[in-house]
Amino acid sequence: MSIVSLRGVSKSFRGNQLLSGVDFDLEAGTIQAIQGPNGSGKSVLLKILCGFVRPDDGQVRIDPAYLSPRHTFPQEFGVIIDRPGYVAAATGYANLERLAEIRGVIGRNEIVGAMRKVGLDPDARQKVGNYSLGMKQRLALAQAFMEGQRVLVLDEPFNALDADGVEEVRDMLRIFRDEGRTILFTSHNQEDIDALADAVHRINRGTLEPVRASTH
Ligand SMILES: Nc1ncnc2c1ncn2[C@@H]1O[C@H](COP(=O)(O)OP(=O)(O)OP(=O)(O)O)[C@@H](O)[C@H]1O
Repeated sequence: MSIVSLRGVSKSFRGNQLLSGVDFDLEAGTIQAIQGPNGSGKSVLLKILCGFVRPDDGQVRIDPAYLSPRHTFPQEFGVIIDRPGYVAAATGYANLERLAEIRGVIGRNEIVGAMRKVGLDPDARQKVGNYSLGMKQRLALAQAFMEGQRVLVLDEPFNALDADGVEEVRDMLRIFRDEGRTILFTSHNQEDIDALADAVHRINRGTLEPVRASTH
């Protein structure tokens, strides 16, 4: 059974048809990529997949094993879609600590470990308001995986990273995949997609087309 299955999903905003009859299966243990031009609906598709936005038509089925006990939230998904609202006047560590308190499943060790993995110093006194774009991106990534969820849903995870940062994040995501986690990401960058994705899908005028099937 796939983790998420979409069947015939359609969505429009103010009469503008964004997605039309989209079928998609997120298979466990793979890295899957969604590509498409600006404004084609990649972020909206990710939000529908996570159950955050309702489609106008069609079905979204998330394997209950990945949902919270009351089935209201995909608690096994670490999600970055749109940049989270960080507190500019607080440090990176303080921001992650505040977010970790929401679920209360991890403590200092996990936060420190996640920050170190993305190349941020958990003890740095620098405030997030003074972070570069690349540092904010790293912080968002640390947030996405600090709780050890089995699925990562990442909208443009390579944006604003320099070449070394891109390499580090690619390596990190491969390690997660090899640990058995599942990753779905969007990207404008063909190189990131070619380097990483087991399967590639493209949004083309509202429909989702397979570009490359899963080989993993
Ligand atoms: N809640 C909303 N209300 C109205 N319009 C919306 C809403 N969410 C998304 N849209 C519109 O849907 C279109 C697709 O947006 P989306 O962010 O999914 O595109 P994208 O493919 O991720 O683009 P990009 O590559 O630029 O991030 C945009 O024109 C956006 O303005």
